[in-house]
Amino acid sequence: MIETQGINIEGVLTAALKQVQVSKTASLVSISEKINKVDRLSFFAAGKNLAKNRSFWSNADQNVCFVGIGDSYTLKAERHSYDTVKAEWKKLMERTIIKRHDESANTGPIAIGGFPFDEENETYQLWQGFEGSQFRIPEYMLTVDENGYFLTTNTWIDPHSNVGKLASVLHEERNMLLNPPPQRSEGVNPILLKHEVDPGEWKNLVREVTDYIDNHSVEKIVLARELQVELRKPCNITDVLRQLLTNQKNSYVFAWESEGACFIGASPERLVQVKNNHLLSTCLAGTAPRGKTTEDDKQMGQALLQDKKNREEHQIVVNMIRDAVLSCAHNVQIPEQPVIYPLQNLQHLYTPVRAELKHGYTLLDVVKKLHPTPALSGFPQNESLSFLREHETLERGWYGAPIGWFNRSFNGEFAVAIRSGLICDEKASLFAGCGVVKDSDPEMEYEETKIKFTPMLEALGG
Ligand SMILES: C=C(O[C@H]1C=CC=C(C(=O)O)[C@@H]1O)C(=O)O
Ligand SMILES: [Mg+2]
Repeated sequence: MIETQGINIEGVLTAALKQVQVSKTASLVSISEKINKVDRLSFFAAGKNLAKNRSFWSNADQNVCFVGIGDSYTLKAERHSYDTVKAEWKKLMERTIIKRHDESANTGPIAIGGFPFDEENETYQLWQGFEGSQFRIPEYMLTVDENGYFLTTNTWIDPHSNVGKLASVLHEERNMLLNPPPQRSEGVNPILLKHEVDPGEWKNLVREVTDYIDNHSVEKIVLARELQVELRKPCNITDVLRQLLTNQKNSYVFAWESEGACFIGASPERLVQVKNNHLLSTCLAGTAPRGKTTEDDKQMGQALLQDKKNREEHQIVVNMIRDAVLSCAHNVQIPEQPVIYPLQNLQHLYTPVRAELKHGYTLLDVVKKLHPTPALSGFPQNESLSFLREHETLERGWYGAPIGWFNRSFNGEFAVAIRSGLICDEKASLFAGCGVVKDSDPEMEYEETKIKFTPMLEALGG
């Protein structure tokens, strides 16, 4: 018999086997337990020896963190993603056997993944492996939250499974992950090349948008651009995560590997969190750099709070999110005025939105209603999306789209995947966008996007 930290895996699997022999269908078995402290980045790094796809998620307060190794199941949807993912998840949960030996709300079968920015867009070369919407339940998932450290093991069992053999493999792999060699940074991996994709054309497009806004019933369009980077050596994702976690406070830090590529970033923007029907969303739009001195910084923040163009950019987001949240929640609370949300390299206008979800709605229904907010597409949504489909040459893929997690009862959280990049070996594509309104100046918007590349550039060692 194999005992791990008080849990008898073979015993759990034997009981599960009896169940699946009666039902005659394969089941996912999800076993979670409290474990001793383990360094989350060492766990992530050790996972590379076990599986090619790893996942990482930390919330902006850094008090909920998931590190996923491998995939025991991947939910994929090309069209009508939100409804499909929701329906598939419910079906999967019906045939999942859950054994929990812990008190955390953040363990058990948890799906980690993302939706594309625009599911109408085809996925070409750049985003191979990130087609449509994809959510994975990791084979092994480390949870770090206010209650401590937890390990969830997710495995399939069918009526013919050899429980003894399965338990011994799980035991060996868990041992490896829970006793990882200490991680040290591999050191600087210098950026050899930086290539901005068509900055001149991009500024012309900003001009085109301001003209378009003058002549059409569109108030705002968010334009994004790409910065291609080449490093001396293949990128070490653990090192990038370490940099982002250390330097980008107030940001969601995420990484999602697929087919040899990794989508990674540190986003300050919450799309929505749902915790037992309490809904929390965020309006984040309007940007200024940080000042060099405290005095400077304060002044720039004050100027941002009073700047007409940035307030307009922000207000458009507040109005849309208010309407979307009102349609599925009550007791909606939104402060009248935004406040400053400070980040390492820049500051934003920030308005939180709190509400109680109406009966029958889930986190995924809210994501469907909110995405893309005017902070990422523009306003009105359909008109701005049509403009982007026609004029933006960038393949956004998962950039600017919902990335996050949800559990068996659809509690969870999504961030908007900005300040991010797609890394493949020694090459990376970084993305940054900005809200263009009628008073936008192409040069200033260009500078704004330039600062928005900084978090990822710094993390890559530039
Ligand atoms: C689209 C991005 O930022 C959005 C979020 C916050 C502020 C924004 C702005 O001020 O333009 C953007 O709407 C990005 O960072 O790529
Ligand atoms: Mg802006």
